[in-house]
Amino acid sequence: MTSTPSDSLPLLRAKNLSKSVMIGDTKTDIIKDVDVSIGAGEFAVIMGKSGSGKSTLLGLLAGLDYPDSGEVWLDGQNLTKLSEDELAQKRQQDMGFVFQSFHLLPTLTVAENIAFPLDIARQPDPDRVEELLVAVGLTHRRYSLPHQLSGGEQQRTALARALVARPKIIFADEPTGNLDEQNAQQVMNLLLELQQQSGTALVVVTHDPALTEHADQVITIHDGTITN
Ligand SMILES: Nc1ncnc2c1ncn2[C@@H]1O[C@H](COP(=O)(O)OP(=O)(O)OP(=O)(O)O)[C@@H](O)[C@H]1O
Repeated sequence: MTSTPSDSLPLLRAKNLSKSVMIGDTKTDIIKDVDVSIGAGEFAVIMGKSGSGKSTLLGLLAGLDYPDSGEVWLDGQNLTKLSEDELAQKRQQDMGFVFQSFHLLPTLTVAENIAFPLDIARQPDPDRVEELLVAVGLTHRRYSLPHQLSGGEQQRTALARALVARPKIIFADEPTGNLDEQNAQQVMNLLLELQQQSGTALVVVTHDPALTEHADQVITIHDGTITN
């Protein structure tokens, strides 16, 4: 097959991203002229000290927030030009999310939480939900509510939810930050295994240097600037 120039474009490309916030009366730059490029299926890690701008950068890359300047392109579309509704739709179609504090819906069961992205897209797919329940080892917990689960089980539910709609990219902000060491390792191994099986790209904000061994790309951020 002949490749065209668009074939070689990265899945996610951010150019000259900048973001500032008001801290008291002072405008403070928290992301400064940052470029990021992530290929389809790639596993990228964002590292840096507390307060360096990791979560802010992740939010900009994922279209959860607008930059002051610069552009974010996902799969040929400029996210910074989309309205909030269009962005929400794009996130629903193409992105999966995993947060430190799980963000499960408290009144829905494990199976219903996993099914949620398919249900809001009006594309219910019980077989796909079952596949993910098996993949994260929670078939025996399908009818449990989040408060009845351990932290590790809650995060495994969140992983399944992030993957269920076959996103092109998953964004994970310190996904193991609320787990003990054993659960943290299990959840991270599972996330990487599922990411490789599904071929989705993965961007993880982490403090864990061990993760860099598995990463295709390590983005190190210091005071809002990429230093690698
Ligand atoms: N909305 C906001 N208003 C004021 N300051 C903010 C806001 N969002 C972020 N900041 C500040 O910007 C800096 C970067 O924040 P960010 O959360 O991106 O850092 P981080 O590297 O993810 O930190 P951590 O590892 O502690 O989670 C911090 O100094 C933070 O206090």
